Amino acid sequence: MVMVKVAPSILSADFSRLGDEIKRLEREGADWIHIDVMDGVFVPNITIGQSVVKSLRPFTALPFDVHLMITKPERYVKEFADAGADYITFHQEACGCIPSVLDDIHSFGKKAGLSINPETPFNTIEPYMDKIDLLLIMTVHPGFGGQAFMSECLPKVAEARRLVDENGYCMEISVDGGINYNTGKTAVSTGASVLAAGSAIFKAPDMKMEISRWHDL
Ligand SMILES: O=C(CO)[C@@H](O)[C@H](O)COP(=O)(O)O
Repeated sequence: MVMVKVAPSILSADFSRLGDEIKRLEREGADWIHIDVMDGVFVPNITIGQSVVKSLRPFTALPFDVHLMITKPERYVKEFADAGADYITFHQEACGCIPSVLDDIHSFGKKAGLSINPETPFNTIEPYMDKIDLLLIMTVHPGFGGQAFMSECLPKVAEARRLVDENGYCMEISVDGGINYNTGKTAVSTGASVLAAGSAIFKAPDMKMEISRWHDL
């Protein structure tokens, strides 16, 4: 059995000391650092850009799982690759040239991820399943932390897992939004291999213990 990866979202971190927060996540057992990049257009919130990602890179060797919630992500692949992203994930809904963006990400030696919003049907990303390294299934409407998990997104997780297992695709299935121990457990039993979570990790009374029990899901 493969261990679940825990990818804490620094959207819930203290932005005045992000470097320390990242070092803390590494100490407490995180597998990846999930970085939410929002442009105020694709989603109604603005967060961080490539220069912040670059300035955080020296704080850890953990993979940076950069989730681009921006329109026309093709404009910024090189910037985030140069900034030190390991996974660059963009949205199906934000991009009219998915195959070329996937190629672009791979050409920089990075892992390519594709994400879908709760209302987006699974069949819109199905043609790319053999070309992606990560499928990020949103389990809230993107833009903000602290929202409630949308269980209606779980059939997409199940469908993705079925296709991965049947075809032997080498990719991670991540869920993002409203993930806590209980919703994470449901998502993992449905087929997720990565749990991206902000509130539940940063608000946990004992972050190390919380991450550790998620590893056992
Ligand atoms: O991408 C997003 C929100 O758009 C997420 O990564 C949030 O950061 C998750 O926060 P919680 O729902 O876990 O608080």
